[in-house]
Amino acid sequence: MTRRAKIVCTLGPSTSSPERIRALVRAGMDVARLNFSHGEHAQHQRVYEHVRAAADAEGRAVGILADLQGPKIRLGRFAEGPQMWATGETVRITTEDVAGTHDRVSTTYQGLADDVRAGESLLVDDGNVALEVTEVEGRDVVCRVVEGGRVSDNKGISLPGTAVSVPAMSEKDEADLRFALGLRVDMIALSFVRSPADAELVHKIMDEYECRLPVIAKIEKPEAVDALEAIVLAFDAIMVARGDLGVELALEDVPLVQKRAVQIARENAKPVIVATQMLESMIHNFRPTRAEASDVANAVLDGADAVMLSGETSVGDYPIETVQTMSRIVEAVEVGPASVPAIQHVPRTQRGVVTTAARDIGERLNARALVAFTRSGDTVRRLARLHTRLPVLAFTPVPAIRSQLSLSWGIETFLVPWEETTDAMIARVDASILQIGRFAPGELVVIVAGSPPGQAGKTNLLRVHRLGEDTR
Ligand SMILES: Nc1ncnc2c1ncn2[C@@H]1O[C@H](COP(=O)(O)OP(=O)(O)OP(=O)(O)O)[C@@H](O)[C@H]1O
Ligand SMILES: CC(=O)C(=O)O
Ligand SMILES: [K+]
Ligand SMILES: [Mg+2]
Repeated sequence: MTRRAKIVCTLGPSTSSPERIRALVRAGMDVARLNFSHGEHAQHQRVYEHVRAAADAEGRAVGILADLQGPKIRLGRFAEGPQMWATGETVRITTEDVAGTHDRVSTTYQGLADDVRAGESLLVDDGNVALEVTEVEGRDVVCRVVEGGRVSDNKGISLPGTAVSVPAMSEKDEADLRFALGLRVDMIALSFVRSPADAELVHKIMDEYECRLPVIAKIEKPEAVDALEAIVLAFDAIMVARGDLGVELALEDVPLVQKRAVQIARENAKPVIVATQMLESMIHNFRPTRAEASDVANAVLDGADAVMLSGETSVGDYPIETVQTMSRIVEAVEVGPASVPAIQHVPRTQRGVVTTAARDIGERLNARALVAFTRSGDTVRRLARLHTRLPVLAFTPVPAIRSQLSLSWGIETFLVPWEETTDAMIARVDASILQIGRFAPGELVVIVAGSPPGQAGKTNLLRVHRLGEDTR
């Protein structure tokens, strides 16, 4: 059996060439993440085109995710490259637009000097460097370095314990979103989501383009953890963004937040990505630590749809090997005896009931696959959350849905022409499955779909079907 949990790869300087991107696709990248916290639009556009070309050349569905920076407070640029801030030194972070030096560097957040007080702590680069505010002098925040380390352009600054007043989408985020919609990416991620209402800001801009793409809420603020279920309902998917989560919250809270977030997402049939530092040591090493291998395995066992690579593939020395390694770890867990937790509620929606029944029938009859014909992808997401051992084949006439389903656990998606009638649809699915070559005439599959095919949102057909059999 092939790998079921999906792999998201952040693209960056290590993986910008057409050859590297093609190799990533071959190694198993299911979703490419364009991180709008870094890089220029022109770079993202080139990478976008390389991903589409590589996916076509390899005949694989690869989704493209645009990750918006969101209201993250960042350092500006250093005129002379990365700097070492030694413990005990004094450094200044200013809201003036200056070329950064060792002693004084700008920040993207104009309100910083107003929001912080002496004695508060600032954490740079996911907590790798810790500062304590000693005083605020006009537009400069004067800090003592408490934990020294290396700092460089655009590194993030967290203010644990300070409720900052930044808006959910900056001007840059809006411009990046418009650019990403123009590129025709497949999904958008919004960073530092604090409230379910944050989704509306993204939707409003999408509506100008008449283009509603799935929006992923990145869970990385205490406010989001507190409103988890409402955020899952308001968004189309979530990402457990453990990098910022681990500095915004106590580090030791991250593992249980991860488990709770994964389960809530699954109960609501929304895809969930577990992200950050999964194989971190592979940025510079050929092999991961055993702890990292276990982390990937445990995210799969929690029931994540996808696991994500960040620096490992964007700036790492072994991007292709990292994807291969992650893929092997996932496969090893999936063939093993351990299983993910069951869905805890009994589904009551028509789609929920029909898809659960399809799973039960398919597993008990030892069918070869569950098959869905879908226009919105929702039926398929309800099958995905069940984590059945049976292959799940999704057929859709909508190319964008095929790309979106690249994020959902265990789903293989195929494009088929639109069919007007139920009979024609079943005949089409039948022929397509036989064409794949893995299944033989006479084998059993369970089909779910809406009938007649025109009505979106109506999953009402469940059919036990022998491949090759005339259905009329
Ligand atoms: N396109 C790029 N150009 C220059 N440096 C980059 C680029 N992409 C990533 N980097 C560097 O590599 C590091 C890891 O990249 P990645 O995109 O995985 O960031 P991240 O940690 O997920 O996100 P963020 O920096 O937004 O918190 C970044 O912090 C940055 O220093
Ligand atoms: C992915 C991300 O933004 C984080 O882990 O913080
Ligand atoms: K980002
Ligand atoms: Mg983050």
